[in-house]
Amino acid sequence: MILPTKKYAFIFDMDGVLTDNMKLHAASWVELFRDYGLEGLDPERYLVETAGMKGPDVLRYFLDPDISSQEAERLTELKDFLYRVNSRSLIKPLSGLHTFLEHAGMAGIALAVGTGSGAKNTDYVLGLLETKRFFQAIVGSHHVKEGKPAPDIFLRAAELLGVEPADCIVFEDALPGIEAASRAGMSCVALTTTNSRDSFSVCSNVLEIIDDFMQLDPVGLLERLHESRTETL
Ligand SMILES: O=P(O)(O)OC[C@H]1O[C@@H](O)[C@H](O)[C@@H](O)[C@@H]1O
Repeated sequence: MILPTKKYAFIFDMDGVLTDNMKLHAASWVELFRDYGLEGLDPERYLVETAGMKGPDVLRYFLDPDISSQEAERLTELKDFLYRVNSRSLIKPLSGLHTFLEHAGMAGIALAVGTGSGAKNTDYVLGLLETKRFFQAIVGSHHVKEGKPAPDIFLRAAELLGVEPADCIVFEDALPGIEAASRAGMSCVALTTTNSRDSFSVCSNVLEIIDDFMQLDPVGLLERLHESRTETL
């Protein structure tokens, strides 16, 4: 393995990237909406249009743009509780994840999580996946004012790692997350857990599209980042 001499970072979105769990979030949102007499939240629309956004922003998007912050937080808590109860036995690492993280760490690449989840869900998922030890920074929606598609989560992660945004690669499954990376000046690896391969064709900052981490080489990915810069010169 040829080690990079400059400092680079990989920033991992959590839900839908470290684990294939976004459909479980979608099912919990559908149940929450139904409990409030609102039949018909389309889980596919949630996944395509709002995956990765803060819970209160999902409620503003589908339910009521003027919902109070207090009510939005309360409903998000209810949905997240339901999600945790229903998902505990189903949260598994994506294939090849641990090996990829180990190899990236050994190559000297700084590693962080940048998630739209709040503190409790972040702790829950990273704990079940046994991945906390790999990350030098973990940034969630509770650490920033604006969630995805704003760039704040990824910029904060880069700042904590001390790496320039242009030298960070974000791993994302959600379109609002890929937009957040683009607004942060970062390239992406897109995962096909939540959206189809085709839906990423419009995203100019996507370097690679992958189904899981099995075939991915961390140093090869940095080379791909360099190639993409040369292509755009
Ligand atoms: O940014 P990530 O890790 O994909 O976060 C996904 C988040 O997506 C949001 O839409 C959900 O409401 C959250 O509950 C979920 O955690």
